[in-house]
Amino acid sequence: MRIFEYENINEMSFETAKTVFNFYDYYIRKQGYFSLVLAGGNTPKLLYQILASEYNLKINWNDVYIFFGDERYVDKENEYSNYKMAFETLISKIDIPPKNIFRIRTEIEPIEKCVEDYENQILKFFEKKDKDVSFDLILLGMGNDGHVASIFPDIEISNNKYIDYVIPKNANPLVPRITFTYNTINNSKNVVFLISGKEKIKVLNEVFRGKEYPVGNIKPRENLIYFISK
Ligand SMILES: O=C1O[C@H](COP(=O)(O)O)[C@@H](O)[C@H](O)[C@H]1O
Repeated sequence: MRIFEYENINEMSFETAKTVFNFYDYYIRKQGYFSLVLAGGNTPKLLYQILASEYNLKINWNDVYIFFGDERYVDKENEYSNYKMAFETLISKIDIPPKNIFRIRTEIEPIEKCVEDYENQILKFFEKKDKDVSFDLILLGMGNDGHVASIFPDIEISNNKYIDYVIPKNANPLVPRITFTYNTINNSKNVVFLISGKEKIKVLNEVFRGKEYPVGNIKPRENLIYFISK
């Protein structure tokens, strides 16, 4: 585990962008493509803008496959949609083929079918690559309650599946969510956390002292990196 601390979200986002680029570069040389899972919420917005500007021309987006670690079960045009945020800050600004974007199709009802659809998209992607489901890099945020992706404290999540849905008791926005399971996250090669703000740092310190929160259960196969800012 590696922890990097910064004075502000600006510095943190620039340094995280460098790390994302380094992972991209490593996997392109190694296997010719890079599977990247995006976090939702507010914290990664600046990182995505930096990737879409400073790194736009350094990255061959044809070789990048973008997934989402979780989604709020709302329309893709809804202000709370993680896809909408990623589209506005990153996807709409880069030259990436639509087939490289693996969106959680929240228009599919009921939510169980939406989960199934996303799981199938993921299975097919890795089947075509003749690989087990193991993402190269998962970006994750953390809520003030220690939730990661949409795995919340005190809410059961399946460990036999790749994707599950939850009906949170407390969340903002309080809507059903589709999420990667621990299984999927911990089978990935690398996880990079982006954590910003006093309240979250307090939670993280509690985790490091042994208190149970979802964030504490994240243990990918290769690298676990925390980028933290005040
Ligand atoms: O609801 C969510 O929250 C977390 C943290 O978001 P932030 O706004 O505090 O950065 C986020 O990682 C997750 O993707 C999102 O759905």
